[in-house]
Amino acid sequence: MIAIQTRNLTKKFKEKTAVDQLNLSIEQGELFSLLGVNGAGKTTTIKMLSCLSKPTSGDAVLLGDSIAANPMAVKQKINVSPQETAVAPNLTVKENLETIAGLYGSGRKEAAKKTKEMIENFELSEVAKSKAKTLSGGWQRRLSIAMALISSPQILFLDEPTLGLDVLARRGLWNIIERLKGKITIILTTHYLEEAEALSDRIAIMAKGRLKSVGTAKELMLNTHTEKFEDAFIALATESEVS
Ligand SMILES: Nc1ncnc2c1ncn2[C@@H]1O[C@H](COP(=O)(O)OP(=O)(O)OP(=O)(O)O)[C@@H](O)[C@H]1O
Repeated sequence: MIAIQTRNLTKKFKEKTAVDQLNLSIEQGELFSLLGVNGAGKTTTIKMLSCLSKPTSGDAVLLGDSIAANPMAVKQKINVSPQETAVAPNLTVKENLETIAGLYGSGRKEAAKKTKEMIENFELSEVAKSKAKTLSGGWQRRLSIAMALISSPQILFLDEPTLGLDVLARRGLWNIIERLKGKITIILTTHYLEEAEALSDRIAIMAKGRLKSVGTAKELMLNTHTEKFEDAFIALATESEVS
């Protein structure tokens, strides 16, 4: 079943076209990565798909609901772990989770139960009582993903989940993301090519707001006659014409 179908999805900021007639089809349960150099249009795409920004034209249908016609229905099925961390600095890890569960409609008991589950699943117990502002970047990002999942979304957007993390924290998050694979649909953006290659079912490469190519890492290498994914990325992300 299709989780996300975009139809000529376009976003313009005055004369600047940030996303240009994007047509993408993403299967339910897929881990789908959006790659591209700075300014390619990845974050703008995620913002439109998560109903934080309205398309200038075109549409996207997420699990049967249109972002243009029915953004409220879409919002109930999705969640985002954004680039800028979403945690409240003065609340503890536990309080952050309970607050978000409450915001999504859980009563006290239910929020406490969901928080306990998240703390276990995300191995957050050693920091559960620490204020978020005292956590390292890796722990904060882990908390941010747990917060995004506490509403049990069917689609999760992860915008640069491992940006600035050291190699151990990054591998820790990879394990967490790998455990989610197949259970929910995940759209991931990253500048770390090895991350996209290791985690993704399929990868889309964008350049100047346009979709350049979609496929598995292997397919993208085959299509560009390259042996390293980085070379395939460079070939596709820097091509001037749409392929
Ligand atoms: N609010 C805005 N107003 C004007 N231009 C914008 C706005 N948001 C994004 N843009 C422009 O749209 C283009 C796409 O930006 P976007 O942030 O989507 O790219 P990106 O692929 O996510 O880049 P990065 O890898 O740097 O995060 C860029 O040229 C950017 O300057």
